[in-house]
Amino acid sequence: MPPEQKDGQALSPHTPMMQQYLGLKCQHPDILLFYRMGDFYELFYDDAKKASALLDISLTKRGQSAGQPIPMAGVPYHSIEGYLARLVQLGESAAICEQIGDPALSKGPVERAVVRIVTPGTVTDEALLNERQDTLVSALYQQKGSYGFAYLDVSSGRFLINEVSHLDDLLALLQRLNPAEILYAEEQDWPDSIVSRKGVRRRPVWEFELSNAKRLLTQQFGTRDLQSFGVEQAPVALMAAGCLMGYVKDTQRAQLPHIRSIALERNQDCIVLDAATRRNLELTQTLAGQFDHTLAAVLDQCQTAMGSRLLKRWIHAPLRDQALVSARHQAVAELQQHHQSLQPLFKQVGDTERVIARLALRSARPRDFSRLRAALQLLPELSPELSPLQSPLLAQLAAKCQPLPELSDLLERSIVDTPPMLIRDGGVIAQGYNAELDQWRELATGATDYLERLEQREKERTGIASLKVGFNRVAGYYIETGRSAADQVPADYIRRQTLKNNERYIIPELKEYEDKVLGSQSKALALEKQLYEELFDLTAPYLADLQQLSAALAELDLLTNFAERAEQLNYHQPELTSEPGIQIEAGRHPVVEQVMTEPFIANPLKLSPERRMLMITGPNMGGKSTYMRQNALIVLMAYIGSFVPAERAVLGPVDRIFTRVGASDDLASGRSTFMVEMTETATILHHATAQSLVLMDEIGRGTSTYDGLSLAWACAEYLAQQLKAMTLFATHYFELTELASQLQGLANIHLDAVEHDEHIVFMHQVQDGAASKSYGLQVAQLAGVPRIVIQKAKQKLAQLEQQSVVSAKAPAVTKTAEPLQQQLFVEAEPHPILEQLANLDPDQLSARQALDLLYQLKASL
Ligand SMILES: Nc1ncnc2c1ncn2[C@@H]1O[C@H](COP(=O)(O)OP(=O)(O)OP(=O)(O)O)[C@@H](O)[C@H]1O
Repeated sequence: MPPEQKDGQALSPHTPMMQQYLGLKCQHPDILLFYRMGDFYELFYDDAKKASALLDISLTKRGQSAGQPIPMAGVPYHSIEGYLARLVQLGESAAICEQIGDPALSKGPVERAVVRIVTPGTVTDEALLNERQDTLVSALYQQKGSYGFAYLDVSSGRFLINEVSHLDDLLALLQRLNPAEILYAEEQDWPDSIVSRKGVRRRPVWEFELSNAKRLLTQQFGTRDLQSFGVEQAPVALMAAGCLMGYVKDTQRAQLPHIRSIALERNQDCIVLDAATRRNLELTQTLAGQFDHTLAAVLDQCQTAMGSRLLKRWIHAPLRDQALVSARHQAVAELQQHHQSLQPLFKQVGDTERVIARLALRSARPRDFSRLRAALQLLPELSPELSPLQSPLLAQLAAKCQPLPELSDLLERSIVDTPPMLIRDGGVIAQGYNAELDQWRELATGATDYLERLEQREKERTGIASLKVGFNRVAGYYIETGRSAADQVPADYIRRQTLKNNERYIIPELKEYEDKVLGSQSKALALEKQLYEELFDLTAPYLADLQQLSAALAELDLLTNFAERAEQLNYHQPELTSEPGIQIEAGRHPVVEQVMTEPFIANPLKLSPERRMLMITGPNMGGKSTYMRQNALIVLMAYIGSFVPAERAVLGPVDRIFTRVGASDDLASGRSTFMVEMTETATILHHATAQSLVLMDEIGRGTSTYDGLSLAWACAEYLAQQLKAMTLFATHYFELTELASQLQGLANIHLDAVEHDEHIVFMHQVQDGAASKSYGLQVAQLAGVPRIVIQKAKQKLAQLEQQSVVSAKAPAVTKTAEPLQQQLFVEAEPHPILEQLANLDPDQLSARQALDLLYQLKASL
């Protein structure tokens, strides 16, 4: 902050420039202010310190103001975009302040104003956006147990709200959408996992008032009320939407004609995926935070960036309505005959969605116009490819891809073939578009001819062979001769500049031309800029059609992509049925099969009301996790409209997919591994229904064996009996395989492995029944545990097996526990596992299983 003020008076006054700076800064107290000075953008005081740390630029001092040195950091004006890109990635915002006054007319510092505000969630500049990912700005509000959420994609105009009654559901929304910026009311409490995110901003509470929301939104959409949007039953979300609308208007400093509606997301339309499930299934990001090796990465061969973005939205929102999903499947099936001819066309379409948003915001660059033109020019070629398509969905989409000949013609006439990056230096508007512009340009370019003629003429007149006519920005046009020829120049030559070896002159005739030529260039440029601005007005009436066109092209691109993927990766069309259950023949894991060098072993799944829960056992590394996840992914893929990696899949209705897999600390929210595991389990037990697909992987692993086993047992029972959910339950607790004989609808399956000369070979094949062995030592050996430890473990195993054989002959299992307890708990209380062992029925328990149980107990200690 600037030096302290005393009683409102500065100790000594700030310099006029600093006064101007501070005046602007106080309008943008929370964000970095880039203040233009010559060829640099400078930051001062705290902004300078912060920017220097964030951007790794040097922190210096600039003179003094109010008796104190001014901390300063700066970046060259031509590289500002790169620095802004880094800042938005870090979740920071910036206000860009330019000189807007004329230096020649200014007495004090040149007048300056903030002309652009860049924030992580509202950027639309191509250079600052991730091409294949939505960039969203969002707002949260809570009231009386309801959580309102609004989000907007400024670069497409998509504006949605959602209202939920559980914080967990809100967290799932955040996980799904991953907004770049989140606004929340300053007086409200939100969990750390939200407020510690990047790009979080507090806003004054009044911005969330319902009246403010209704006023801003009706103003934006030009409607009397919000009834037609069906959003009024979500008042808390509307409050968030109001703040969001105000914020975006403020930062964009432009009309936002492409934001023409708002809609309420209906959570019941989609298969619910909670935050943990989205993470665990590695849909668009791996657990390590990468994009490679995600479902999205395997499925994405979209030709347009907007198709890729739509794919990610679909992956995160599988539909429940089987009719809608079947329509997509039907479209994909038909496109299998057409993808080869369609994909090259989509490739040329480009990212019209974002181009259109920049047109609406009047920030489009010349190349945006030429790209849109290229897309429009393609439509007459695309139409005949699309018109034979029969499926109702494709016909509907094709109808939205009708050519727009007038707009296409306008862009052909107005913009040169290959326009420059910026309008700044002109050369954008095509020859023949505007007669006045053509005249000024002729004059400007005709000057070159004149200069050559003048040079020739003057050479002859003066007899000076080295005479040249030249131009530079400072001196303007001049006639240059060597210094030695100075006495040969005619009397009408007026000296302009003396250089080391040359003299430069001007003559009245050349000066006259200079005025005219320079005038014509700037006149042409001014006119060109005006015509460019007018193009925004001329294209504005087409915005709605263009938005519809882009959406249709993105969806066609995505469906065609599904067709290509199906063929390339050997996926098949799933069948949807109203009968409950999931039947998969020869299913594969879409991601694992891509990264493996060996062939992937396909496996079936059969879940039905009579066979609701499968208890999955098998050795470590046997493929249990892969098998469970592949089934969840196959269901998810089917319900987004994709074909699936299986020979056949017949799927009944699914309302939710839950996963409790893997274990990780959630240090940000201060929860231990076990706490995370139990929170996720609790969510499942509260929400799962008979139509839910639940994956439980090694639940209970994070606590003592006895606690873990009891929890796993009780959860399995509850899921199978009370909730009747379709459950895949992987476990190393062999006791759980007993449940099959006690509960209806539960079956054991296992992943196969065989032992060969002390080595273990994983078959990765799902078989009926429980596994007989855990192969823990073999897997440990494979993992590189030192040989001496393995040998010791083998000796111990043999010893314990010996005891077990003796005790099995005895045959009470509890007897084996006795010496073990003595070994392990010399001074401890008797461990509760003993009670459990006592309660097990020895007739039902093989000696081997008893041993495994004991080893697990020992390992857990
Ligand atoms: N069906 C399959 N076909 C071929 N290889 C497979 C198959 N399933 C799994 N694998 C391979 O086996 C590895 C281990 O699989 P996975 O992690 O699913 O085992 P797991 O039984 O869950 O192990 P743990 O109990 O230790 O967690 C995978 O990384 C993959 O390379």
